Amino acid sequence: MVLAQLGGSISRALQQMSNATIIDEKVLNECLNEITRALLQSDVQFKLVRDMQTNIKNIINLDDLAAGHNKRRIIQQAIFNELCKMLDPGKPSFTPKKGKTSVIMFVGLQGSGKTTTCTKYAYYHQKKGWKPALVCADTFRAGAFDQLKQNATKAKIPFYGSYTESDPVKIAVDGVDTFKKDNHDLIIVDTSGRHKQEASLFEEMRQVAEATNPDLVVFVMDSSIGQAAFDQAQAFKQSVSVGSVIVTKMDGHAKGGGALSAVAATKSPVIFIGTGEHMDEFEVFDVKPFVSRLLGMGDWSGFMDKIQEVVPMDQQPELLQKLSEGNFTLRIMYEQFQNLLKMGPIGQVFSMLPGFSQELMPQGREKESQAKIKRYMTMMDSMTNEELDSTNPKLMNESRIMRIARGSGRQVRDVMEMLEEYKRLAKIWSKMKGLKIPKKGDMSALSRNMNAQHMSKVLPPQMLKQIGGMGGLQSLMKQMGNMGSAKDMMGMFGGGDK
Ligand SMILES: Nc1nc2c(ncn2[C@@H]2O[C@H](COP(=O)(O)OP(=O)(O)OP(=O)(O)O)[C@@H](O)[C@H]2O)c(=O)[nH]1
Repeated sequence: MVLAQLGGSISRALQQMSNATIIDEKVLNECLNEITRALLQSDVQFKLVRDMQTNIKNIINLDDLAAGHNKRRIIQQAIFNELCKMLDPGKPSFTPKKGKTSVIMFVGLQGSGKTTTCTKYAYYHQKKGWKPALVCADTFRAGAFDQLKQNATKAKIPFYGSYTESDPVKIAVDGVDTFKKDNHDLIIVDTSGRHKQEASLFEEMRQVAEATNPDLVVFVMDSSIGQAAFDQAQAFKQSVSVGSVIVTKMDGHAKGGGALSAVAATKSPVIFIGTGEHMDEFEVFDVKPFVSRLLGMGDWSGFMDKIQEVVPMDQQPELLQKLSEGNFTLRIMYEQFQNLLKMGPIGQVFSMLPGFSQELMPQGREKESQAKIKRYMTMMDSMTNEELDSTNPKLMNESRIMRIARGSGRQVRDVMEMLEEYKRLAKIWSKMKGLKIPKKGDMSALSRNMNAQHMSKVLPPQMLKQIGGMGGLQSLMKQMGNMGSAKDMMGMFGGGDK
């Protein structure tokens, strides 16, 4: 993840500081200098970093620290707050309302991912029941209309553009009018980009904005632009009234500090981030969970949201009931794997868990885990209903195993490995037997029933250690409050390390 390195460096600086026996001004300064260096190396603008350092120093009271309060937490909290402040301009962006027409204009340099992001934004809303439409007012880049058309067709989103008209203002106005008449509630206007900031680009943007009067102007920025981010974002803001920012390519290896700077420059919040080339690799951006993940503090709510998103509500109570009875079948494992794959890259999901920054979950491992799950699922596709629904471990005899191996084109030892994995998970789940399942699958009620004891039994030891043992887990559960369901935890094991 972009900024992962920054998160790792900050965590290390904090760790070093809390190892010191006495925290005096010198130790605190060393820690802050280390953090400053990390921020600068990640391309956060110098002035922002300096201000942040001053603010932290003003907030932290060394006497408090000396009195033996949890130093690491106090300082971590101060850094958390400052990073949040940097990313949160304090005023929310315009939010379109379903059923009421809004015009959203996208601006950004060429190659920033603007056209892709327009479609992602439309697709995201379409899935939630909106009626979006796309207007291609980019007449500068040959092929821009074709690209938008192709994306829109794939997502089944109406689009408007022209191969012959060269005036972007005219296209924008005609497109917006057409879709307003058709009662579309989200009209998205993609504008031209240029390789660099130029007067002609800004003039064109101004004219399109004046003619279409958008409710929101979204500035699209590539996360890898580095120190140039602040000036670029400011230049756009000075030409049109940018209301929010979308940062793209957050899946890459960029340092990403520019994104923090862009928010400061435009005084506009980041509303979404792009995490890949595909249409659904697009996430709502929330400051607190993001910073929490960055500092390796975890993001339970994001983790839970992801799971709630992919497991249909009506399946939840039934599944929970089965699990509480200890009936963990191969079919349940299959369904959980399906859910897990839907959640996206496993590392991304793991990075939402406390202590599991991307550094601890290297990229290579993710692909490996995902390939393993897919392999297991192919073998399970060759199983009969009886085998999938059975809770009798003796059922899987040699001849059945050989048949499954043949049917899926795998080796017998692969099938054995998959069955071992099933046994491992079934064992974990047997410990959850008897967990009180609330009626109607009320997740929050379930989480109240689940205590740290339950959790400690099912967490992989390495993870429990990361969290800080039983004590850490207890305080974490208290902090997180809404802990999510037993089934949710299951998702973690399927793709996790053994
Ligand atoms: N990895 C990754 N690639 C992305 C993301 N968003 C866009 N891209 C890719 O970035 C490249 C440029 O995206 P476009 O949407 O064509 O860029 P643009 O800003 O519209 O360019 P112009 O229309 O010329 O202004 C394409 O190859 C996209 O697939 C993202 O979040 N992650």
